[in-house]
Amino acid sequence: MLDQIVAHTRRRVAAAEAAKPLHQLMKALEDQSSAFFPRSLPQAFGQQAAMAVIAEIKRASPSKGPLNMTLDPKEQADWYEQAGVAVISVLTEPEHFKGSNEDLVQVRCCVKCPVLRKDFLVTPYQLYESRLLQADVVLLIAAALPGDQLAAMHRQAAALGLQCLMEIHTREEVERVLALPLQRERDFIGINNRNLKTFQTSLETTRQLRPLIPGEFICISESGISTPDTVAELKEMNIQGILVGEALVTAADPGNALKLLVGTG
Ligand SMILES: O=C(O)c1ccccc1NCC(=O)[C@H](O)[C@H](O)COP(=O)(O)O
Repeated sequence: MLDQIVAHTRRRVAAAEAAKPLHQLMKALEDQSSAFFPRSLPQAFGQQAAMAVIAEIKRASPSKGPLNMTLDPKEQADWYEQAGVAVISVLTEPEHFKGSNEDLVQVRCCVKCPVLRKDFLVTPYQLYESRLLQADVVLLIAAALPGDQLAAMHRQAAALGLQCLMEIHTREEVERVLALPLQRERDFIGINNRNLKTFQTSLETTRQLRPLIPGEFICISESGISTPDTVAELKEMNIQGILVGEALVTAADPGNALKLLVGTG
């Protein structure tokens, strides 16, 4: 599935680049630079009394199909912010998650917290694009960036002033990520509990990989998190934040669902 999504993403980026070449993006970025004030993820996490939540905005997923096709990104973001969210993650991938770049722009405008661009970022063009969309944080998935690609994307993201959520799922990916010149104020580790081959989620992934990550880095557990008991278990594993999608976008009252999850409701 990951290979399929990445192949589709490369075609999507090629089309975007044909319509608007990189040099035009760079020029637009120069014009925008003085008006962009990035929002810090560590600062947002520092303001949280309970487990910090990165709440996701997505309409569908490859594993579950449609989740909430009528979701209004601004309304959902507003509910999250009122419930005390730390960061909002916006899925911009159109084919499998039914998201768009416009969703991110709308959300970033209407909230004060940092916004994560969740997509399959595999080319530098997408990093320039993310910066232009005013994303504060981008997701770099180690499994989608083999060989030198991970280091190259991380370097370029840093050069553009983007904070990075470095997503890992295996011991080998932890080693690849930790070999990069990470900075703890700007780079965060996301342990994905979802196996992207089988779609199964297991907290065991976080339990096994968390001890391999140095304590200086903010560490986030991602996917399949839907109960306060799970959140309590993750706290015991020394996890500072959780990334939650399905449990919130399918809830009748997403703000209340968020508060109940972390015990602030
Ligand atoms: O969610 C999927 O089916 C999926 C399939 C292939 C690649 C990525 C996928 N999900 C992206 C995510 O990382 C999740 O949206 C995120 O961790 C939230 O997970 P959940 O709370 O289980 O919705």
